[in-house]
Amino acid sequence: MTGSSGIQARFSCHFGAFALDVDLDLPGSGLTALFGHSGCGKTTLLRCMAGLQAAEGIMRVNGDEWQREGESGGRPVHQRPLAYVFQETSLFPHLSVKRNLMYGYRRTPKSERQISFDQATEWLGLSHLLERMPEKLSGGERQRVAIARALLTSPRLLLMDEPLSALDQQSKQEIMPYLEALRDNLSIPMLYVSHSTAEVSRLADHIVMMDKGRVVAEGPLQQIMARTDQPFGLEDDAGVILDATISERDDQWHLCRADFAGGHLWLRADEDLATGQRIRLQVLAKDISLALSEQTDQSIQNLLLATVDEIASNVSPGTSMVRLLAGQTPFLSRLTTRAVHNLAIAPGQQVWMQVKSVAIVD
Ligand SMILES: Nc1ncnc2c1ncn2[C@@H]1O[C@H](COP(=O)(O)OP(=O)(O)OP(=O)(O)O)[C@@H](O)[C@H]1O
Repeated sequence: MTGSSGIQARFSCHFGAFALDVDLDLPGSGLTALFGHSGCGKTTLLRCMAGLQAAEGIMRVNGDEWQREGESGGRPVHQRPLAYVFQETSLFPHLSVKRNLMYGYRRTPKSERQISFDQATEWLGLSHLLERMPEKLSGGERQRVAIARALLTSPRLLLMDEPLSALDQQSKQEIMPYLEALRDNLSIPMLYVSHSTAEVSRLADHIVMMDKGRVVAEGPLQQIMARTDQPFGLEDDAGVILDATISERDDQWHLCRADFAGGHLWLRADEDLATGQRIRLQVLAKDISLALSEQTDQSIQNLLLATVDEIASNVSPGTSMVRLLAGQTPFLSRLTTRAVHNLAIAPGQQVWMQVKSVAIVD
């Protein structure tokens, strides 16, 4: 064991023209998304971490050393306390859900069990499915069983490689709340490979963006999404993600108030939003306009005082991206370069953000 917490992953390897070369220091808990185009090396990185792909490097997970500097392989995969969930699950077809789940659980010595059978079945909503055979499960249910089975081996690291990509849109939506519950409750780190911005915005705490075998951006989701240079390449859909809590419902106007670290926003009060509930919000850059004074004689109700942090001019011809801070929370506003010029705004200046639209990420 070494003293450092978090995940240290440094690897280099190559196949023909493709080379992986990464040096990462990742959080020791929460969900880190590995994001990037097909072929950028996400799966290869996961395989290096798991010990399935030999590569020069270092791998440490919360102080446990799996591969030492100078080694090209390190501990073999069966000696690494990790679980791996793939796109296509491979449940034992002749065993019920319960017996599939018990398979890994029984093989983990009692003293090493971190997650109880009841806990895993509750988090993944499986209690009513325990007696079913795998052939009678939907794709989403099969994936939930696969994740629970992985957790019941009490891993120190959970690797998930595009676990939703074989599912249809509805099954993806259905499984999301279970993945959110894991993100919020599991104490072990999860690495989640995806090339879906919707999944990443909803689930990730931290992001690693890859391109051609290298890391091009890495950091907390909120910070990465709020970069003016948009490593996500989202252009029209550039925007920030906020974690917020519903603090009040206003039934007269059918609105509810969502508090975040730098202020609050009002949004439409859907039936299922309750006071105290935590939600994730998205505010698009194209939905924020700026004013030098508080404009109350107009229809936009969400007005936030913020400080200009950075201006990136002409991110595309005639368009500029302004990064703002409301408290410590970053926002982006996409304006015409002429508007930025006419307002004569500069970093450090206070302005009013007029937020035209706020969406719940789901
Ligand atoms: N065993 C191998 N032998 C030769 N080339 C390989 C091998 N494994 C991966 N590659 C190549 O390495 C590159 C990275 O592949 P990898 O599967 O890691 O990408 P990815 O980002 O996970 O892609 P996808 O999103 O399509 O799954 C690709 O060009 C792939 O063809």
